[in-house]
Amino acid sequence: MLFPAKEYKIVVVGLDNAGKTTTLYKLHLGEVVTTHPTIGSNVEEVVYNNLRFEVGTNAIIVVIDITDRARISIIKEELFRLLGHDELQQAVVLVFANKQDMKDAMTPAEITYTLSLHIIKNHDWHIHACCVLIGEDLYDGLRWIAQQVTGKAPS
Ligand SMILES: Nc1nc2c(ncn2[C@@H]2O[C@H](COP(=O)(O)OP(=O)(O)OP(=O)(O)O)[C@@H](O)[C@H]2O)c(=O)[nH]1
Ligand SMILES: [Mg+2]
Repeated sequence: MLFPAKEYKIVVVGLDNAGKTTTLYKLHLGEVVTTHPTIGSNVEEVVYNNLRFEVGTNAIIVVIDITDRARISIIKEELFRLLGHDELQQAVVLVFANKQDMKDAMTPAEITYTLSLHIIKNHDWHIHACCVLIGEDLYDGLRWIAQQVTGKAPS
């Protein structure tokens, strides 16, 4: 097989109302569905370019509602807590600065600063401005993860 399917594992985290469920649905189905607040966790599998992504430890996607200034410090703590986990030592970090369609929102630079992304030294990270409700730009983020993990994983 020229491009054997491989499995990579992703954790999607974010505060309530950030857009996690919408992200998963868009990646999976390519259409927007009405979401309810998630009780417990979503477990989804996404296939992209023959790479199979499922819940796990190769990458962390942090979904941020860029209008939610008041609570961004909570997600910063959560991110650094996750990065301390043994199982996530190899994980790359993709931050979705979501809800770009909204006015009066935090810029990617502001989010980078507030989350202290620059002090993350042991993980590759990337911030990606997006509107997961529209969804097209989601794949640019996934492409970044794919490049990072295939660069690292033994083939
Ligand atoms: N304007 C706008 N709204 C969005 C966007 N992405 C998601 N939303 C809306 O934000 C709300 C929350 O989205 P969800 O995907 O349910 O968020 P969640 O992170 O799964 O939330 P919980 O399950 O409560 O943790 C929904 O009403 C979405 O339609 C976006 O890019 N722009
Ligand atoms: Mg949800």
